[in-house]
Amino acid sequence: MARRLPRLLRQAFTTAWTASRTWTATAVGLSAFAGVATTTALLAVSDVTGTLFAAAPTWDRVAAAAPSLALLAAATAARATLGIGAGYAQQRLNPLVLNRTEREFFRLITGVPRSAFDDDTFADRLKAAKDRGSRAVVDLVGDVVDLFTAAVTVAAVAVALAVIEPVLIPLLFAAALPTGWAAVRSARLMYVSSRSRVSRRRRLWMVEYLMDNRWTADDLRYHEAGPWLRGQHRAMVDAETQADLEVIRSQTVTRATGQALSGVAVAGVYAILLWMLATGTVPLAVAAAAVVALGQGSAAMSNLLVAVNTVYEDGLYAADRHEFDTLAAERIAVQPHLAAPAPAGGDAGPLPVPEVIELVDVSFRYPGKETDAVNGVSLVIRRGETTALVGENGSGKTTLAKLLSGLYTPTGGRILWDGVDIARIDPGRWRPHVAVIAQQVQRWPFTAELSVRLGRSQVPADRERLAAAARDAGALDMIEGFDHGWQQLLDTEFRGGTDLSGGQWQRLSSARGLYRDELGLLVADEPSAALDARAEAALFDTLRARSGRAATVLISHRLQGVVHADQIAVLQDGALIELGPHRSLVDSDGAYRELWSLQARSYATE
Ligand SMILES: Nc1ncnc2c1ncn2[C@@H]1O[C@H](COP(=O)(O)OP(=O)(O)OP(=O)(O)O)[C@@H](O)[C@H]1O
Repeated sequence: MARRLPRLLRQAFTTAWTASRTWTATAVGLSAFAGVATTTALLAVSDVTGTLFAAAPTWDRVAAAAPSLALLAAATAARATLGIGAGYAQQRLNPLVLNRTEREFFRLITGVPRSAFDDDTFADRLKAAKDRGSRAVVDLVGDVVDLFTAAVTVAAVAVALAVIEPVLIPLLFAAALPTGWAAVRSARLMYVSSRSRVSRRRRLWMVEYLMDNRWTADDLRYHEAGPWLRGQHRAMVDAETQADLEVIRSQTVTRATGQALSGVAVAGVYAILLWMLATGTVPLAVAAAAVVALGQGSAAMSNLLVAVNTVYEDGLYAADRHEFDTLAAERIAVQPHLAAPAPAGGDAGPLPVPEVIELVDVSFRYPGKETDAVNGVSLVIRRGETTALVGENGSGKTTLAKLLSGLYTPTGGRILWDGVDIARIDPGRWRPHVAVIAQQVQRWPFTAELSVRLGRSQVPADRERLAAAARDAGALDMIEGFDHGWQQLLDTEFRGGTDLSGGQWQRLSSARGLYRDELGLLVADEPSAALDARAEAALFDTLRARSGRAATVLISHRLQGVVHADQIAVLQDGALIELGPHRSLVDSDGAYRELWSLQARSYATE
């Protein structure tokens, strides 16, 4: 705790300072001045009691105490005003810190390489940061200002006591120590318990999501999965409740022990004061002033302990957020292009559209896996040609497509664009040449227009290009037929929104890829899986039209769609086992011929 506190204070101060120097300085400055006002007020009390208890006629004593009384009133008013000012500055800091913290979180999470999302440690840290971590970073700033204010007040009382009677200073601290210990231990108990439950909470959240969102609502009902999911949910919620109850029990025992010890300590403090009075160590006037100071001091001390405890508690959760930030920043930093030397001659502009993309012994293994999903693939993709990737489920086609489109970096081998290893080049320099029609159709909850122009959302919408992409994807009639045309909202969870059929979503997804396409590399992963025959034929025509001009990589299980490809790469267990045009693969006695025969047979008429 003692070791952590300075670090927490430093972190919180840096966070606040970066969010707003003015309001941080104001909060700290006004709190410090409030402390000065507190000391002044207490010394004035001491003066007043000293004067009133002196041996003199009553009226003379009152008259003599008047200036100190006036000072007491002024100092008390000043302390209240400064306290309000410091509170205002602190309140203003909160939203500013929140704003920065949130923006930083989304900068990191959208900047980490895709592979981070396949890593369970990263997922745990992400969940902990989102659960309470980010909020705790903001709260910590407020806590630290509170702690500073309370510490200043305690210091102010201690200074006053030092002037009144220094022997009393240790008494100020003695009474508060047991409660402080109890508060810190309680916080730690809760944190340790929460931390050990992150994985279960993540599973719980997942099961809740499966039950309460519209994407799983159909399947859940078709398969009557509700009771089973509820059973899983209940088991986890019961375990969570049990864990909460255990923490509550331990916390209560700790707090009760703290309170009991504190009661003993307070009794001791007053016993010592009485003893000092009885033995004449302190006169009555000083004892009276000391009682006022100790009263204020113990209130300030308990505020200080609450503040230390809250700093500690929020600090534990804020550490989750800092851990996430560090992990995410590390993930971002280990990207090979960041370690690569700067381009010669300072040329950091976009790479030209590649003439040849060469995969040299490329492998990729997902985090935590024992085997490679792509295993030593060497392949040349030329501009103007179509390369088809075929193979059975799980053979590595999509993974290879993700490597080609730069979503993942190979764990072995290299991908060269005209001889340049793209892993060592800033993605911003080559990614604009890559367009993807993904296998997993993303149903963006936007208008039809935004959904299509997402891949070029930074530039103004190009009407002609939009219409062409939608037409080529077979989506134009559908979009123009919407009640609100291109401005139709595609999410029924919002007013005026609508939903689409599976094939319609896929058309929209193709339109998105085609709208982005700049005749560089287009990767189309199962783009026709949900399309009807007419739409499928139209899309394959569109892809074929790129032939001679751009590089196309097409993944399809429907081999009829790939017969025109310049080369067909057959994958098995991540390895490239056959390569060539359709005719030569059919003529040879390999896996492709077998797949082709199977499909041809299923189309053959009796
Ligand atoms: N995110 C992931 N994390 C771990 N393993 C994965 C991940 N995605 C895919 N895999 C595994 O990698 C291997 C290759 O998967 P991939 O999706 O590339 O196959 P595919 O050939 O595209 O299959 P399909 O024809 O079914 O689309 C499979 O064994 C799969 O289980």
